[in-house]
Amino acid sequence: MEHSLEKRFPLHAKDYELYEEVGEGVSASVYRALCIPLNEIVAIKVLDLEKCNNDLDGIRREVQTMSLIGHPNLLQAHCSFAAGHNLWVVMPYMAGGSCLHIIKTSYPEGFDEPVIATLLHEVLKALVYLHAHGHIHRDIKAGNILLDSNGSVKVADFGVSASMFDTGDRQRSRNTFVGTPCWMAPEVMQQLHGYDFKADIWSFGITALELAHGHAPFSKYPPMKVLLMTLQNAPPGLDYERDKRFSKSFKELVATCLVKDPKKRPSSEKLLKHHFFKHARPTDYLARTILDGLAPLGDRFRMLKAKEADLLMQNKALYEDKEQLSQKEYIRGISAWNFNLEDLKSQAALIQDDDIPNAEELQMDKKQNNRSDDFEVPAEGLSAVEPNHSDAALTLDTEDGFNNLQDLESSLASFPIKPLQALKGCFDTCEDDVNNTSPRDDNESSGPSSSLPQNVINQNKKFLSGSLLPDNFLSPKKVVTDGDRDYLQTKYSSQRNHSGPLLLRHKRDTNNLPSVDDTSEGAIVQRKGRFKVTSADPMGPSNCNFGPAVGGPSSPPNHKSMAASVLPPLQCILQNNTLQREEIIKLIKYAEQSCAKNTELTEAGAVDLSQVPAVETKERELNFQVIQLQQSIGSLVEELQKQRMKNVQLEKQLRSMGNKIEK
Ligand SMILES: Nc1ncnc2c1ncn2[C@@H]1O[C@H](COP(=O)(O)OP(=O)(O)OP(=O)(O)O)[C@@H](O)[C@H]1O
Repeated sequence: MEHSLEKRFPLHAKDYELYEEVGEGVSASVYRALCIPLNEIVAIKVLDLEKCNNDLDGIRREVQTMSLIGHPNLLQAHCSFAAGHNLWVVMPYMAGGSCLHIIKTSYPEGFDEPVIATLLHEVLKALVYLHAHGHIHRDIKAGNILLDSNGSVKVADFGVSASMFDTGDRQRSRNTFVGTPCWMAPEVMQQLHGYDFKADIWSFGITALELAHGHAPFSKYPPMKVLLMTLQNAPPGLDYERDKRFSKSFKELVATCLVKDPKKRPSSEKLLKHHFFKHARPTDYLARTILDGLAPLGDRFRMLKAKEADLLMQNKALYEDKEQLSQKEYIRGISAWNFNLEDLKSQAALIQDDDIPNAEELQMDKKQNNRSDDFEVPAEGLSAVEPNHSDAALTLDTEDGFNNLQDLESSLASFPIKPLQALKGCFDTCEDDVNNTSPRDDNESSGPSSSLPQNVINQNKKFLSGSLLPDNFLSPKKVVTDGDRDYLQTKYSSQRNHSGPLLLRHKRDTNNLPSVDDTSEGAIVQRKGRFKVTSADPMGPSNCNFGPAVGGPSSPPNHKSMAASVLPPLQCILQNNTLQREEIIKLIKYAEQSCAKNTELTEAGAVDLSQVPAVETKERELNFQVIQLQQSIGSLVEELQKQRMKNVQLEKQLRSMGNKIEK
């Protein structure tokens, strides 16, 4: 493959002298090199074909795309050839490196707006070109935006790009799952209706946030959590306190891109006309600002690698179990994902113990409600069980950002099996896991929750209050800060704050609670933080009662009666916690038993060959169930964490009320 008309780049390794390594991706290392006959510095991406033998198609696609494209904002390969068991792709050397490198070494808090506008403008021009030529890039992110020393910007990495014309029938929607989770559009994760070039617009919006904050939203979370958060939460945006520095037009641009319904996202062409790009400057501005004074790319790369290695060493000491997910893979944003119960536990353990929402999350949660209509959970994704929350006096306030159990059920339902399939290739999902999902494929219309045992679902529905997780279920965490990202690690001390017995046991009138938030909301009698207590419904199981309403909004406040009235429901919540905890343990046991049965069946199949087809079917079914349960447990654990936090807050509130009463 040769492209340059003026220059013919040689097709033999001996004609190149490799210098230092300047980049590393999942599948390749990139070196600065000299093309000896032409006396020109180039970059050479070296792909180990033996390691990539599963993805030769991907490589072929990347090289093909790199050779066909011709736009000043796209990195075009000079040539490529095989060298031993490697493939060498020779390309222009981009001495500034990737935006991610620059952020990590010099701008951990993100770039200023004129820089962002300039970068995004160049990237968008590349996208307009790609889309007009029927390509979806599928991996737009700061790591794939390269800068030359003069500030010129090129989008790289066509490793996952796809042609919408691949099938020859001008297919407009893809049905494969590629990309990096933080930047991945919800429809790509969901895989319900395929996706098209609008997936790049979502990634473009996420990249805008990455450039603005120094990291992509959710980048500190493990991949499965990212998937869940992207699907469940409102789209991220520039709504945080620290985002005050950004213009309205920038905020609008991001919001326009990060709409969950792809149909509502603008095309790249339309986006290019957005008034935000009036702030874009000529690219030499980038050379004068962010590139000025930077160390040579090779040195920066070495420094980053050393920092990464340091972090790994620190983490190694904390991770004795070899099967723990590699922090290095988190750093890259890509995880070797073995989807099993242990992983779920590890993943859950990596989620911040307190799960106290930071300003960022609070803002996002708030937006979730405002913008949740952006995206509908598809009908087939709804739970087979009708959610019924009428028995809950403590409602999880979606207004204030809590997902309620309905969300949990629908998340289980709307997150059935496709994402798991989809993880294949992206996270090296184990082949078996993927294959085992086939029964779901065969019958997508059956309610995705249907394989979750009915009794489990029904029982779950009862419990809307907080949780007490077993001590060993989630470990406390330590946050290790690495520049722009926080990595959460387990640590081996126990500081958990479980809800304890209540000390105050008075009956009070719920209507007289001191911080009645809004009389217009009638049913809401208490609001604290992100939740509210309602008086409309009895609390959970029938043995939990609110006291009869005495007085009303106009009655003078009576702290003693208030405390008494709130105590029984709180006690009830605590009881429910215990029940919920038992429920979780049951779920785990169920999953483990299914696994054990599964193994037994496999062994039996090996002995009696006549039983093989039946055993295989059973095995698939069981595997399928186990996977679904594992997903359910993951979601339940998340929900329980939230509930536990609520309980802690309720207790605090109760204590302060107690104090008031004593005074
Ligand atoms: N032409 C180039 N000039 C300078 N640096 C480059 C060049 N191409 C790539 N790099 C650097 O090498 C890194 C890895 O390259 P690339 O993204 O192509 O590999 P990959 O295996 O496809 O990565 P991934 O799949 O993780 O995005 C880039 O992030 C960038 O920092």
